[in-house]
Amino acid sequence: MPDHYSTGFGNEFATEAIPDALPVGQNAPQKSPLGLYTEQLSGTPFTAPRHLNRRTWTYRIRPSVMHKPYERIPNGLIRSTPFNEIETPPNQLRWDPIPLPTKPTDFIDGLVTLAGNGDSTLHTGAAIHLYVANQSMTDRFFYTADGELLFVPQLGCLLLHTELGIIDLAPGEIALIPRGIKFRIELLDKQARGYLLENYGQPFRLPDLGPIGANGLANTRDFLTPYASFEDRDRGTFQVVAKFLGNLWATDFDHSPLDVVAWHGNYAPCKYDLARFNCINSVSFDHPDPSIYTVLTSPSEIPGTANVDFAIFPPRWIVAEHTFRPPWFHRNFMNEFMGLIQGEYDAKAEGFVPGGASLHNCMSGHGPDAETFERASTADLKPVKLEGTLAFMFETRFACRPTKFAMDTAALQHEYYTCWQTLKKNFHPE
Ligand SMILES: O=C(O)Cc1cc(O)ccc1O
Ligand SMILES: [Fe+2]
Repeated sequence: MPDHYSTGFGNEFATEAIPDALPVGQNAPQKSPLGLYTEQLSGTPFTAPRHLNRRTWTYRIRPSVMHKPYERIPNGLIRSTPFNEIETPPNQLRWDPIPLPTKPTDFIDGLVTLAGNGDSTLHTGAAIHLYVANQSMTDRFFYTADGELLFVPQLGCLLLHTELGIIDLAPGEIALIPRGIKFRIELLDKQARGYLLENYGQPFRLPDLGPIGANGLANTRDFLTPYASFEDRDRGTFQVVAKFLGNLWATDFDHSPLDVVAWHGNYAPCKYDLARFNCINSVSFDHPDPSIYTVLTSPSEIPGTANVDFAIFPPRWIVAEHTFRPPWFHRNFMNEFMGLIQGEYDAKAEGFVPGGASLHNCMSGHGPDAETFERASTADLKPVKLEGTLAFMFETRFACRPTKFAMDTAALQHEYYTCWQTLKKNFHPE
């Protein structure tokens, strides 16, 4: 087991970076141990039912309230609800990876929003951002009050220094940072690129397993939450950038806000290695619905209609008999944003590349490209191991509305539709 993580998803964790920093038997002693300040961080209303209630008690060097007023700073290419800069077309959309920066760029500078839906102020929907960076954040910190962050790195290893501990994150892994938690990102490689979902809705949780039973898909014990780790830094200025109601605001602290020496609770960041996903597939015939690949779900108030699901298409055996094995042609109620972390995706022979993205909104026809259709219709159906591949999908109840940047960027593939135009008419009534 990694040496600075506790295991489990949404557990009641307790961790102290210095022995005896956590009060025993109560949350708010008259004087907290070691001269620390007590601060509660609530991720749900106080009155949320017990199984949904999320909060963490922090014991920190200074309380979060100690800062000068925030002032507006430019939003750069970050966009938020309402996503109405341009009209959303019903077309299938696909993008090449956005270029890596040439000028010094940290995680905040390199954030760009590709699409989004819902209303952050009503806690529905999500924003889909991409990040590119070549600089670490050292005296600069970020938080968003608008949603929970799901990191899907595609290039470069990161250290997420958060208020509640440090997460090391590599492509092939994901991390969740709950709404409001401050962090800075250190690059462990020269360049970094990835996908970032800002979930405005209910926090991600593990999906119910139904007839699958008590085990399978993403197993609870494989989620890792960091031990407490703090920075006692108060020389210089520490800029905190807040995302609030879609806008960026900044202020200077005279100390690092990552000063939590001990904490206990169930509102905390975590990571998960997607290679641990116990993938389930057809061992008889037909291609199952992609819901079997759900890693995490943010439910809505309508049963079975996710605010957003996070699904992956990992390496797996494909053995279905007398079956067209790649994804079928389809039109859906739900809206599908896809990204590629590694390798090739089995529905697309070319054009969908690591770091790229595609968007197929409500009722827009899509599926295997002509080359894939041809190949899979005539393939010898022996067992095949799909290897070296990792695609993912954000599947969401509301149409994803691209930003103006997404429609203007040179990364948009205007010719995407042509991948289906050479499908032949094979109909032979006799
Ligand atoms: O469109 C896609 O490629 C995603 C997808 C994958 C799959 O296996 C079945 C349905 C589906 O929408
Ligand atoms: Fe699809």
